Amino acid sequence: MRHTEQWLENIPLPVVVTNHDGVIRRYNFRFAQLFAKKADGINIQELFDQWTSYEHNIISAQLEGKPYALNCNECEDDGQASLFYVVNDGAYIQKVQQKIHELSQVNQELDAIIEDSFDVIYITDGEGNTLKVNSAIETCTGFSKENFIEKNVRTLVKDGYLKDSVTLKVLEQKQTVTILTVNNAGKERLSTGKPIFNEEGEIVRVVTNARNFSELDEVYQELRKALELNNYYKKELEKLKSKNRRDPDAIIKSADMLEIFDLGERISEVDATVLVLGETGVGKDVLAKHIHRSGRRYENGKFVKINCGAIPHDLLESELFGYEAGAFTGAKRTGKQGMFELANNGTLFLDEVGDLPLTLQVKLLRVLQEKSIQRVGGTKMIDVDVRLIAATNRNLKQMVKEGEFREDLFYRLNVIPIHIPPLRERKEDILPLVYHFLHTLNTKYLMKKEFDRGLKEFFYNYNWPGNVRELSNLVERLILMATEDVVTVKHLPAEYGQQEYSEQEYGQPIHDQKEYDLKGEYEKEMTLKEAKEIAERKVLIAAVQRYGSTYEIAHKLRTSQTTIVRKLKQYKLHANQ
Ligand SMILES: Nc1ncnc2c1ncn2[C@@H]1O[C@H](COP(=O)(O)OP(=O)(O)OP(=O)(O)O)[C@@H](O)[C@H]1O
Repeated sequence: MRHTEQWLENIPLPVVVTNHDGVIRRYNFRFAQLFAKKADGINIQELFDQWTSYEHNIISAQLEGKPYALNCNECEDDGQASLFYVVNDGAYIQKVQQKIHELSQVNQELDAIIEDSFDVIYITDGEGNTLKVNSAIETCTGFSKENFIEKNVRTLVKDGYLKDSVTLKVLEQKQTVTILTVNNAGKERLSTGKPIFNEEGEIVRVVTNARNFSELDEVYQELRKALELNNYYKKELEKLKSKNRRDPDAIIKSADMLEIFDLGERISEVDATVLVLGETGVGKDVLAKHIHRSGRRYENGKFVKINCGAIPHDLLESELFGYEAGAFTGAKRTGKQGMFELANNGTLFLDEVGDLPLTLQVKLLRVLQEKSIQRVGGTKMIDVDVRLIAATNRNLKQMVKEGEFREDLFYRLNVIPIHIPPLRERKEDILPLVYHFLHTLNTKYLMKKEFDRGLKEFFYNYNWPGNVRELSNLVERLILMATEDVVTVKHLPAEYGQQEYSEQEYGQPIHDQKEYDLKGEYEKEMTLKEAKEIAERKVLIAAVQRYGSTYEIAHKLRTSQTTIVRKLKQYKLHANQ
């Protein structure tokens, strides 16, 4: 055995010598044992099933599923430049390889995360040399990312790429630093740099995060817009829902009324007091109910109505606020809830609020301010959550001037004033109302009555002092009184006249009931008392037709309700209510 072979055999690992191209020249016994075939003259790579070269002359190879790690060094063999391979078990190398692979994947993921960040992420070593930076630096500084990679922050500041460097401050102060910077474009950025120390307490990395406030603000604005849109859709949905709740019997066709009812929907969710103004019978009640139905109070509480003009003054307080047991003679033993309590979480509709006596006006004001009531004869305060809608056909401002209505209460009620115009000022509503009542009443009375064109014209042209209430009453009267199926002007009750009225005359209905036919009366010879009676009767007939209650007539005619009741009896007249 030659000296070299002997030397190879002495090595306790498989070894092989190849020429520079990898062709095997000689090997030891341990190497020979690895292969079934003879290795002489074969290229070493062909002996293995897999062959991968790495840096530092390391080769990872595989043979029949077993991993090997080969270490390659240059040597001289018989005076020829050769390669000397030592073959090791590759299991360890394979593990290291696996780890390297895993680490490089993690590294890639980390790079992707850093790159995708909305904030600038900037990492340097302990000297301030840039190791990593993401593309957000470009929008932040206006310079491309390549200008930063591997550069030292001191150079970057000197060359004007960075205005202010939080990394430098961290390196100087050896602690976390936060600064607010403004870039060339005037955008504000909050930068926080954090040092990472090694075991010796030296800084090995500085990781900086910079957040663009202006962009954040833009994102916030976008979010706000999206939320607003969301809210808008929610409200529209609510509106649609509340539209479904609309009273199908409320006929709203004119532009004025559509706007008023729309406003009613819009204010349905706020609790401000609404003051509904308008002549008698225009639909103040209908609007109040509509406001209640459109909002959440419809689901949570009741709509309670109290007509301040129809209830005797001495009963009104206990009706409104309730009473405790034994509060007065005739009071229930259990006591009684008032309208405020009944309307808790709902809506209280105070109709004819102008008829509220001054003493109760003070109490109402207190309830509105304190949101709690005290029952008559009671001592404890009861909390109430009530939305108040008040209505009147009286001129409250004038009443305030004349000392009949408290100014403070007026302002408290008048938070959202809504005036409903009389029917004569919204004629587009007249015929739809006529058709509506005609249809409803035909169904109710199992009839098939129709109005002819002349009658419809009358309806359209008449000035309706009693507004919708008067219109609906007249439709009902006509349906019930007319014997024919087609109802015409000749069926109109006497007080509406049957002669050919001009449009102007419709506006001033003539009351030619036989009993009260006043035409030409004044031409007769008569006493002053008789003339006064005729005039009084005439005024009363008109008032009865126009106004709903004796209280209202009394108010309009500036006299007491008892006088009105007496006079109506005297002239054999009846009020509508
Ligand atoms: N738009 C409408 N559609 C259908 N019916 C209506 C409409 N407006 C009013 N009415 C009817 O007319 C009548 C009078 O309406 P409402 O009681 O709401 O009037 P008001 O203004 O409150 O009257 P008052 O001042 O006398 O209390 C009621 O029967 C009501 O149902």
